[in-house]
Amino acid sequence: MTPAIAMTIGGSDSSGGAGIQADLKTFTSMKVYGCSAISCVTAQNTKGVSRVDALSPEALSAQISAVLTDLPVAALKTGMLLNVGLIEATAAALAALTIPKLIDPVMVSRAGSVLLEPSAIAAYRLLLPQAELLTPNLHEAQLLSGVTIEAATDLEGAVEQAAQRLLELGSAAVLVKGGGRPELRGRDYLLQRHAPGQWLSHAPISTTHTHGSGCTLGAAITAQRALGLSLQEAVIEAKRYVEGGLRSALAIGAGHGPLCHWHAYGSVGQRRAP
Ligand SMILES: Nc1ncnc2c1ncn2[C@@H]1O[C@H](COP(=O)(O)OP(=O)(O)O)[C@@H](O)[C@H]1O
Ligand SMILES: Cc1ncc(COP(=O)(O)OP(=O)(O)O)c(N)n1
Repeated sequence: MTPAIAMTIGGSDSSGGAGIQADLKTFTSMKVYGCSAISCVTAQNTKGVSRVDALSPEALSAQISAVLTDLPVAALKTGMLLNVGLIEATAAALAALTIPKLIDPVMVSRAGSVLLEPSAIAAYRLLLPQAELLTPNLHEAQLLSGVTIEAATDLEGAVEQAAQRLLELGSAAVLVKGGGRPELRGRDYLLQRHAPGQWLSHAPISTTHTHGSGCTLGAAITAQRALGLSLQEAVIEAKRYVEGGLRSALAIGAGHGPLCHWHAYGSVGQRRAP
């Protein structure tokens, strides 16, 4: 059996709900073989992040190289990259690779923990031209685009304007995630080059247990791209997976628990011939 293979490059979350752990759980539940390269290790639980230790850029590059020189990775995603050196190492290691790449520009967790050094925001511009899909949340979209979203009176209009600006930074498509605001929960805006933008929506889910929802969405899109779905099909399928995970979210820990990665899920994703 030769499974589809997906890779994640990002940080470890000791509580298991976000980061590399969430990505690998998502890949597995979609029957995609998962491999990883770790940028940093967080001491984290459902209440927040208490410590972050970065690996060296050389250690990250070596992991990426070890995987890519051996395994036929069909799609990959990046998550928490923490600092300029790790972003630069990732951009260099992936530059010649033509598979679908999803860039999740992780900056701050919903609980308010800082996951990217402020001086590193500009460095993302190096990585964005390589992206098939950029997946910022509202806060990240505002910081990367310069468009005011969080204080906007016309929230949807601001999101659409920010997505347009973000495309100009070089990614082929942008998905702005709406989970950070009650009015937009479950609603994400997809804008692809040369196509009209579209709001993709499911009902908002009343839960505080949303830890890892952004990572899980990105990993599910990556898995579905590895299985051969088109980008739009992959986003729709990934949203279906996250919706189910949030409906069965796990009330564990004293803070924001994780969504459930093993909820009953029937994937439409079939491996397609390359
Ligand atoms: N309470 C909720 N109800 C429905 N969907 C949600 C809810 N919270 C988050 N989502 C969805 O989860 C995904 C991740 O979004 P978001 O939480 O904004 O990302 P991040 O975790 O990167 O901040 C998006 O598809 C968003 O619409
Ligand atoms: C190690 C690590 N990577 C990414 C995140 C952010 O996860 P996300 O899915 O955006 O969910 P919240 O943390 O906002 O709930 C993280 N926390 N840790």
